[in-house]
Amino acid sequence: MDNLPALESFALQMSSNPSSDKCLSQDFNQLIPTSEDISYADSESSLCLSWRNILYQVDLHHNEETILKGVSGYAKSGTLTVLMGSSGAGKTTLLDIIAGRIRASDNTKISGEILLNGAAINVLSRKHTIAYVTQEDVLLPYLTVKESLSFIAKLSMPGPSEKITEKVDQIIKKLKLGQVSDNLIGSVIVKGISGGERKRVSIGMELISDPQIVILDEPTSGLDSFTAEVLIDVLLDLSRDGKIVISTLHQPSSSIFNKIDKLILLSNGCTVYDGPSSKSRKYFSKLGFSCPKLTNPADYYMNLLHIIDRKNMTEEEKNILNTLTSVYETKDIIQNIPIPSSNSLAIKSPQKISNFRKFCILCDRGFINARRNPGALIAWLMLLIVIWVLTDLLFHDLGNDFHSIQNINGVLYFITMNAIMSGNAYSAMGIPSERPIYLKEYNKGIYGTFIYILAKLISELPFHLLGAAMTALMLYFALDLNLNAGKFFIFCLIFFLGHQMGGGLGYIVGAMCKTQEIALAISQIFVAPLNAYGGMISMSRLNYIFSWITYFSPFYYTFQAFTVNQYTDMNFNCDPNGPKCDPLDDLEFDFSIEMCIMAIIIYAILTRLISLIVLKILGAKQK
Ligand SMILES: Nc1ncnc2c1ncn2[C@@H]1O[C@H](COP(=O)(O)OP(=O)(O)OP(=O)(O)O)[C@@H](O)[C@H]1O
Repeated sequence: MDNLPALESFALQMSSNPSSDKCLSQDFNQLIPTSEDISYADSESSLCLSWRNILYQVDLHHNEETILKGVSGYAKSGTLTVLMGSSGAGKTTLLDIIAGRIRASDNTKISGEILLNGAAINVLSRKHTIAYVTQEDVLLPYLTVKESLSFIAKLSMPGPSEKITEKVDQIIKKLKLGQVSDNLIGSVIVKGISGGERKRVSIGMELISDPQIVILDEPTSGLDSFTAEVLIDVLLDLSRDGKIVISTLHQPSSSIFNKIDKLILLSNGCTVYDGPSSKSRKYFSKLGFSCPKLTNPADYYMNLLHIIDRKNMTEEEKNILNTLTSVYETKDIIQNIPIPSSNSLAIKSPQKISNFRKFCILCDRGFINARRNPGALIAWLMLLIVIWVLTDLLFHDLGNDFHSIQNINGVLYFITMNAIMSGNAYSAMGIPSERPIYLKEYNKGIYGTFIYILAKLISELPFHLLGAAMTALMLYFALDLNLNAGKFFIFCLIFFLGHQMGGGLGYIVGAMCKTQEIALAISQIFVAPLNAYGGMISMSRLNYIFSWITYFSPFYYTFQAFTVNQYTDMNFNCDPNGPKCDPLDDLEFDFSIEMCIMAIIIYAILTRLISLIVLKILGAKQK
């Protein structure tokens, strides 16, 4: 690096180890910009969020690593504060701690203070005061921009619908989303709004609750420089409205860099600069790190602070870090943290909305999202066609002699598998795609797990009912099964309930998995033994050990219900010269149709309750 000779005089004075747990300091504090260097939009009503001596340590396989080494700083309202630093410097960790998203655990230690206008704010208050826009956009793909904002507004704001519409319109206008307000958010399957617009919707979702502090983790990542600049303008507008806006940025263009009010630079868990971005060039130049005239200062700082391997730093990296951390005086920054009048400070608690209203809103939102999901609809229709062709070709006209019994059993088991597996796959894939949204809204206290699961179940019910009725209708008549209105109705009911049983298992697996791919793979592993013990195949080896699995198998109850429904009051000519035979005798099933249906309903409810517990534990872990 070009700056190495300039470092030599500093390097001689350095005796400390840069990877130690404290940010170093020596007597160079005349170089450090103070809070007076920054002018604020409205000093009377301003807010100041500060963090003091934040230390974050993680225990990695009995090796304690210090990620943040006692960093301090502040951000004021009316000012866009940007956090920059090399990859792994601790930017996201610092923002997470400020927002109360990370807490101390068995293998992590956190110490330090988070203050708002000089008064400590606890984790709970921070959650209600601070809006956090994560790097990944957590949005439902099949809602429009306006619907996404309206639903979150309805879930978080009590009051008449006019007030809610007014608020949503205001946010759409502020975020310049008017042109796309009726466009879908989109997904990999359906084309939606652009990345920059999606990020603005994510910001809008957070603004609904009117937070005083907005924190953003790399909001411009993946955006081109023009779109990134539009987003930065939005953040500047928000700060000028009197909000504290803190954002990490990876590689801002020079025109974005020039718009930043306050710059905080982190390196290896230490603050190396905290002051106006406009004065950073001069500051670094005084230390011997002159940013060439035509170079973007952001690029220059990123290169300067880059550390390839924190554990094996090169001599050059150590020297640069030593120099910067030695000069930077944390205690001066702490002393200079402004404490504005606390008149404008009001820590809001979430507004109360009845659980019934939340349930109705979630049902409505879930219904719209499910209705517009073309992937699920196409998959379901294709499955229907394949099953119909297969059953009509292979099993049509089953007859009523000895051989027909085997065929009917086979086809009933095939239908059982279809009902359960389709329900299982649908739910196992549906939950992971919504999991981030559930976790985000649950952690904000917008609704509880029970309401979420119940609303999900109810909003999907019409599609399951319709799908089950169509499949059952097609299968029943393609196969010429027991032609009796009552039996047909029970057949449809069993098919629907079997689908719900599979769905219940899918809920559990989906709740445990982060991605749809993992959920689908795990659900197959989960379902395979249950399928083997479904009652169709008689197990001989090791049956004495594993026979209990039968009672946990949804296939067992559904298949039994189908066969009892089909064969009751039906006789077969097993032996043309002998007496009529009852196929149920061979199957050795001992449940009546009512008992089977009851067992299926209990199973479907219990599995959903288990998934509810899993989601609750997951939510509690992240609180
Ligand atoms: N709980 C944890 N366990 C182990 N390591 C952790 C933990 N939390 C953070 N780290 C490590 O701390 C370092 C800082 O992480 P952080 O995500 O804050 O970096 P960053 O500055 O935001 O980087 P980037 O710009 O690449 O996102 C990383 O090396 C990360 O692996």
